[in-house]
Amino acid sequence: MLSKLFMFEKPLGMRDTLPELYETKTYLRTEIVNEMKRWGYQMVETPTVEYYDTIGAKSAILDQQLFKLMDKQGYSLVLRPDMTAPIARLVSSSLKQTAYPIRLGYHSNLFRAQQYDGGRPAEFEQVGAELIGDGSVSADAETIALLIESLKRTGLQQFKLAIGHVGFVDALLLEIVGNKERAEVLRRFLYEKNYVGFRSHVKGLQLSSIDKKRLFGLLKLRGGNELFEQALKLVESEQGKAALEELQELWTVLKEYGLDSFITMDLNLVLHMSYYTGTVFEVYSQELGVPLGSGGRYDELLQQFNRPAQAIGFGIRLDLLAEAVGQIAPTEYRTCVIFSRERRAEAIGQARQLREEGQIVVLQDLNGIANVDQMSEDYDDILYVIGKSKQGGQADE
Ligand SMILES: N[C@@H](Cc1c[nH]c[nH+]1)C(=O)O
Repeated sequence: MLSKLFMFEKPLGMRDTLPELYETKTYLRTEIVNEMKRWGYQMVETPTVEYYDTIGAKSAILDQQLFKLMDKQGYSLVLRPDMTAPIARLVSSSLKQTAYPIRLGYHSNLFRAQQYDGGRPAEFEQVGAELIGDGSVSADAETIALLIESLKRTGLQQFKLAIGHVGFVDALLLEIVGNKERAEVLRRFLYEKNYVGFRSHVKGLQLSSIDKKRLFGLLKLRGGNELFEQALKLVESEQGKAALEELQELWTVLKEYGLDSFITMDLNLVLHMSYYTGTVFEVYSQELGVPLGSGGRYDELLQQFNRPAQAIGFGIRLDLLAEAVGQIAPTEYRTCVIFSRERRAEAIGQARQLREEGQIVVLQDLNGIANVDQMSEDYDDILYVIGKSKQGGQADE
């Protein structure tokens, strides 16, 4: 049975948004969406609830993190944990006739169930963009440049984008450890950023000391474009070398955008999304220890919806961005018109006029408040429309 206390609690990971944070989020969202629109991205919405088989299973979010429910027909549904899979569905159905490349943007609440009360939200808003049907390095650069320019618009001061490549990590691990299962164990350490675990696991492997050195070398591949030379020495396979060439070209294009100062290379970067196939990236700000946005290339997801295409995109966590920038929404000037009943009509007219001029006006009956002084403290300006009506309907001060 639910206790009274429990009734006032929220489910694990669910949060209220109070007015100040609401305004900050609105401001940040608007800045990012406007920037995406200027780049020609068109905004879309998809349903909050999707079929488990269509979206839940393809979203690359662990099954235990999905909120599952059932519809009246008995079908399994999920609260969308990600927007990339719903957009892949949309592009393959309603937008089937639209030619590639397609540029879409969104801001949506996503749901990922939490196991423990670790302070992580189970519902959060993501603002993102997807560029579908273009496999070029220029598309990778456009996506990353759009992400950086969007964040610059929000006023976020100090941030960096770490860029890696799934193809490089996979190729290197596979050519050293020999099979996918063993590579997967190492990949997991990288995904968890557990470098101590990675090292001790490598030490225990039956490998030559040269190969162990190569694996330790992978951990050092973070920095500027001087890394490429070191990385080329580590990898032997064509796939690994091709990935590095792609990254090198990407670096050149981002330089052409004038954005290379925002970039670092992180060649052991592995993201949780299992659909990534190429370039991947994460955004870090000085203020937070966790990435506030991420994305990457997913060239094999669309074919699961029968409309194959190469694609790349990103998502920015609005809650984390708000935390990083602090409360930056400009505070609004608020007026309160306090009226007595006999002058109510006059007060309504006055409030309407001020609102038409763009002001924020609260209209308050004097009889409805217990403490006028306390109420007055919450406003920048108070207009009293009380007592006997004056000629011309001017408010008393
Ligand atoms: N859907 C990814 C972000 C992304 C968008 N496009 C590609 N990746 C996420 O939720 O982390």
